[in-house]
Amino acid sequence: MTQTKIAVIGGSGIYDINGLEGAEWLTVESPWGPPSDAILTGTLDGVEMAFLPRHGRGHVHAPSTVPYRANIDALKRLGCTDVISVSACGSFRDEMAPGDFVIVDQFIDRTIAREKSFFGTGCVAHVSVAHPTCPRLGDACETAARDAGINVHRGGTYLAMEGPQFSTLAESKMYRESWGADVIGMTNMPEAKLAREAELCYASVAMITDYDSWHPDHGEVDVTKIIETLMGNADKGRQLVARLPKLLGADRAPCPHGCDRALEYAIMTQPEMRDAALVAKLDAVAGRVL
Ligand SMILES: CSC[C@H]1O[C@H](OP(=O)(O)O)[C@H](O)[C@@H]1O
Ligand SMILES: Nc1ncnc2[nH]cnc12
Repeated sequence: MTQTKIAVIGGSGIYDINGLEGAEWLTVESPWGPPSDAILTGTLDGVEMAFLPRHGRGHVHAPSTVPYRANIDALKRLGCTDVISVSACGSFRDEMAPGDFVIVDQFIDRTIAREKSFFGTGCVAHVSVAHPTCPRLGDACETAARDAGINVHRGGTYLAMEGPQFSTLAESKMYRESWGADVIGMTNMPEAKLAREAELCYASVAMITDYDSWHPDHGEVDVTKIIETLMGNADKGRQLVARLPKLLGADRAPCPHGCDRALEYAIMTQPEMRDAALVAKLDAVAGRVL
């Protein structure tokens, strides 16, 4: 049986977590470049944890320049089995109000300027992301949120935009009315795709900060208002995270949804045709199947 190691990627407003036993910030080297920051490791309720601030402490990295590949590789290299993303998001639904949390289960990827795969020329792979989030982790996040008294919605489609500017009114209306998106953010893609390539279970908790710009009663989105809501959300986000170790447990059976076996039949390039340098970089992410 594998040991659970829960990675938490903290978004805007969450730059650390409290209560870890043996807490230590570790600098992890990755062949994909430096991760966003050092990684805070320790144990909580007997379960190993790793926390990575997505934008770095002090909010250094923009959504387009977060080193997504290095982050996922570093978490995999540390032995993490599960990744929980906690992100600030706008809402396209009246009932998903600022202060509420949404356990995202689908994505529409509108990002255009990011490296989206660990694979490429010399080692080609195609994984399925039809179901990009892990329902088992989603269950744990939902229970943790309810136990923490958070108003939580199970299921929602996250529109990942490039940013850094917020959407135009026309885009906001289109994402909501024609595309059926429920929440919007700038960072969960390609993160979720890369987690799948690295055979890590991934769940995304959207902490609603605003109604983007479509809502007739709320005007346009503005970062000052977002930051006010973000502070309360961040406390709730930490309470949710603190409940996860007990819910997930230290012993981890294989994922019933197959997230941890995503690469089983994904690599197309014949072994003798593979690029040695790329294969070497893939040691942590794909070592199991290479
Ligand atoms: C602070 S508003 C915009 C910013 O916040 C979100 O970041 P994260 O997903 O890391 O919480 C959003 O995606 C934007 O990057
Ligand atoms: N309205 C919004 N659009 C994109 N990212 C966000 N993060 C928080 N609110 C957002």
